[in-house]
Amino acid sequence: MGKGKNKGEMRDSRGGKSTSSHSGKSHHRRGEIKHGKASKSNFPVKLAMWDFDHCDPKRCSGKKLERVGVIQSLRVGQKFQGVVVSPNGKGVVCPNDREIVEMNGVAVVECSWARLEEVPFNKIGGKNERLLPYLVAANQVNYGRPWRLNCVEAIAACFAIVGRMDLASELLSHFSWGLGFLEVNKELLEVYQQCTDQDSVKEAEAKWLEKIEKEAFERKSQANTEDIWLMGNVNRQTAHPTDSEDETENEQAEDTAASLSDGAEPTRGIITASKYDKLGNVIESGSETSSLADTSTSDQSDQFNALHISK
Ligand SMILES: C[S@@+](CC[C@H](N)C(=O)[O-])C[C@H]1O[C@@H](n2cnc3c(N)ncnc32)[C@H](O)[C@@H]1O
Repeated sequence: MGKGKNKGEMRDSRGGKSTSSHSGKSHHRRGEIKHGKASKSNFPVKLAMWDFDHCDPKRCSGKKLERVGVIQSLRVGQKFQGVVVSPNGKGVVCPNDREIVEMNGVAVVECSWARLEEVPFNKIGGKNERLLPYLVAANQVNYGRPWRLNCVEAIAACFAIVGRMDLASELLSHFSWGLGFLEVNKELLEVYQQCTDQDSVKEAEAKWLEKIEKEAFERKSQANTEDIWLMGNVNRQTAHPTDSEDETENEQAEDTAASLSDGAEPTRGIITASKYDKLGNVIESGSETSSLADTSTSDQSDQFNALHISK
């Protein structure tokens, strides 16, 4: 365990010291004072988080949800009855989870992706721990990255998959970029909503990944074909062109450069050669090694598996 309020000695929601043996009840009473609101959260479904204070409070979506009074903090040692959306999940969120979500709520683990090994997963969680299937982040920190959602996106994704788009939108509306998450993932969320159990969600996810890999492959092949056209007549490359021919080829290259700088894919064509990952993202040279810290360029199955923390 690293630094943070959830490290043995607990702090209340205002940062004051308390003992780890204090009851959940007294903890909530402090929450009431802080927010000046009734003990009930002002959100229709119970939301909770274990907050390890790893993140910059200004950029932390969990902290913001706490500030607006829709989520409560849980202690280490406290379990949660609802769905716990967690990197420690073994199954995935599925539409069949709807009743658990509506009756008992959703919890997340507010921590840094880079410090997951410091989280005592055996002392938190509950009997309904779940991973999220493939979805893409729209938050400002990890925009475009698959699987690596922040807390509000993770909770909203859970609501969306179980068919409660109303709750997903309500929660995300506290963030300027929030509703973009539902837009970016619209088609895929609709696919998951058509599923029933965990197996059907996993199957839908596998089909989706196959589809986007195929599309990325086709884009890459198309880019290669375009490269050949952009090179002009390859049979004539060794010949010494006349002055006029030389000029024409230079003009073509300049046109291509201009169109590329005008919003076309910047790494295509004869200007630079690029590699693509399975999502069609351009892999910058020198960033080809995959790691948990950079899911955008690593193999998708590895990324998914990397979210499983072995106990
Ligand atoms: C690692 S924290 C990062 C929080 C971030 N600092 C923020 O501002 O919200 C994100 C949490 O959301 C949940 N989460 C996000 N993506 C997930 C996924 N693909 N599977 C399971 N849980 C996920 C987990 O509870 C995870 O611990």
